[in-house]
Amino acid sequence: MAIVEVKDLRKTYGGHHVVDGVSFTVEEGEIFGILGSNGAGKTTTVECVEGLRVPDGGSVTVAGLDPVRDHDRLTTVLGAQLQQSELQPKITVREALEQYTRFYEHPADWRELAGRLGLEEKLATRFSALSGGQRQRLSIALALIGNPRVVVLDELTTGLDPRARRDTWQLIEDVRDSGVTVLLVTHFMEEAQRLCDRIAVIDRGRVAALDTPAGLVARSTASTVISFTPSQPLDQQELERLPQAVSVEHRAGRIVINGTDETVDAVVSLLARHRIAAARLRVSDASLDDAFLDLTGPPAPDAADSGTAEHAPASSPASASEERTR
Ligand SMILES: Nc1ncnc2c1ncn2[C@@H]1O[C@H](COP(=O)(O)OP(=O)(O)OP(=O)(O)O)[C@@H](O)[C@H]1O
Repeated sequence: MAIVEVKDLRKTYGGHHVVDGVSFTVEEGEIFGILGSNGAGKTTTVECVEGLRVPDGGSVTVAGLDPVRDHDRLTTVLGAQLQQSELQPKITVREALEQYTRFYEHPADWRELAGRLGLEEKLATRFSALSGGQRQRLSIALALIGNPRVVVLDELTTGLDPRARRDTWQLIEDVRDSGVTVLLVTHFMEEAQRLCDRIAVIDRGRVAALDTPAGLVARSTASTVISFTPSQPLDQQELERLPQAVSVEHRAGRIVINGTDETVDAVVSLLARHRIAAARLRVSDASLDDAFLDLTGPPAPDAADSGTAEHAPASSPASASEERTR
C-alpha cells in the first residue's frame, strides 16, 4: 500500500523550475531513495512531502494527509530529521529526547529509543560534544520519537567516516525492520545501492528513472564490467570495436571493459582467437555509479556551484526557512 504519493509536483524559484513534474509513490515498509546531483531538486521535493514548502503545482499525500493543510496531523505520521542547527549546542542528549517527547501525544519511550540507537552512554553529553555519528544517531532518535509511520532522512551520512556511515546504514535498516517506511535522500551511490528497495533518480527537477538498484543498473547501456590481465598486449581499436563495448580502459596492466553480456562473449572469442590467456578474468555488474552517470547525462551548466547549491536556500533572501510552515 502506498503511504506517500507525489503527483506532478512543481516548484519554481525566480522563474527556474527546480521541481518540474515529479511523481512517485512510496510503499509502506520500504526504504525509498531519492538520488540526484547537487541542486537536482531532492531537498525541495522532500520538504514538500514534509509540509515545509508549499508546492506551486501537483499534489502530495502522506498517509492520506495533505502535508500543508493537515500539518498538525502530519506530525503524528511523519518524522523528519532535524537540521543540526535546530539543536542548542548546550542541550544534553537526555534533555533533547525529553523535550521532543513532550511535543507528541503518543511518543515512543525515549529511553528505549536511546538504547536502540546506542546513545545510553551519552545521555549526559552535550550536543556540541557529540561526534558526527552520535549526532546523526540523535537526529534519527528525535525523528522517531513521535512513533511515525514514515521517516524522512536527508543526507544523513554526509561528513561521516566510513565506519560511522556503515553503522548509520545498519540503524536505517533497523528502522525499516521495525515497520517504519524510510524516505532517504542521498547522493552516495553505495548508500542507495545497499539500503534502498527502490530509487527515484532526480535530474534537473525531473524523475530521470525509478527502479530497484539492480533495475537501474540493468537499464544503463553498460550493465556489465569485464576485467582481466592479458598475457600479451591487445589492440585497443579491436577492443573498442567489440559489440556493445561502451568504454575500454587500461588500469595497472589490466583491461577494464564496460559493456553487456554480449561483450563478454565477444571478449572470450577474441582471447581464444589470438590465443591470449586472461589472468584474473572477472565479470561483474556495473555499479549504480555507472548507471547514475548514464541516466542523468552531463551536469547542468550551473552545477559548478554545487557546493553552494545545498546551502543556497538557507542564505538566500527567498529562503526555504522563511517559507516554512512550521
Ligand atoms: N528557497 C529557495 N530559493 C531560491 N532557490 C532555491 C530555494 N530552494 C532551493 N533553491 C534552488 O533550487 C535548486 C534545487 O535545490 P535543492 O536543495 O532541492 O537541491 P538538492 O537536489 O537537494 O541539492 P543538494 O544535493 O545540493 O542538497 C537549486 O538550484 C537551489 O539553489
